[in-house]
Amino acid sequence: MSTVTGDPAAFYRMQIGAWVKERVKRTPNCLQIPAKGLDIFVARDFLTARECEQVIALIDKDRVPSGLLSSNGDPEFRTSESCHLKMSDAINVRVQDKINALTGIQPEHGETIQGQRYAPGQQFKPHHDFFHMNTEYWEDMQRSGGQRTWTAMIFLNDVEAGGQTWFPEANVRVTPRRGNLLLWNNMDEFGQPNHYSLHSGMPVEAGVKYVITKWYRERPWGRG
Ligand SMILES: O=C(O)CCC(=O)C(=O)O
Ligand SMILES: [Fe+2]
Repeated sequence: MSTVTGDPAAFYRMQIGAWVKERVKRTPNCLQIPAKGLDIFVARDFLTARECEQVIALIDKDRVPSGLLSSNGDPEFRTSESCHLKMSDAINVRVQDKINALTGIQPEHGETIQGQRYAPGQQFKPHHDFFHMNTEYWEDMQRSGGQRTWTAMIFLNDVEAGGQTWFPEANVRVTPRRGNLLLWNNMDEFGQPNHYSLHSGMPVEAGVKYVITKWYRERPWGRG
């Protein structure tokens, strides 16, 4: 593939990929995880135990069965529960501000944080966080801020068994540890969807798993 600089959207995605990567590399406590074809980092103890507990309590208050942008006919594809964490709760604002400060991405490009809970047996099968073009939802996503670039995800608790986040193409498997943040770029160096970013939340085998995710868009989120 050749580098496209005449397409402003692709240029932004290329730039934000390189820029965030350089920023996070210089951040203490952030480690780049060796991975095939994927820029992925872990920040250990990103949240305190108390912050994790507070967010877990809010997820438990509002959780409902997780949705999918488009059904692929597999009822087992995403079996967790989710919720949009409300910005009327101070802890959510605090956590979101911390993530924005880490990535340095314009805060208005970020979707608000989502909470997720997996009970034993629940999972999120291999998927991409970037949007697939030529889908029914693509037009809507274009209107709400366009393509997703970086994903930040925080493990809010240790899981007794299972529940790893697995990137089968990049050959990375991350065990949930309370307070640890994972950050990866869903775009490649050309600003195009990166298929090495394929990942899954593996089935929880024992215990419960709580995470929050934050996705960044190529344009301000929620507007045209
Ligand atoms: O729970 C996980 O480990 C992965 C979650 C995920 O991929 C997502 O929410 O998009
Ligand atoms: Fe995902």
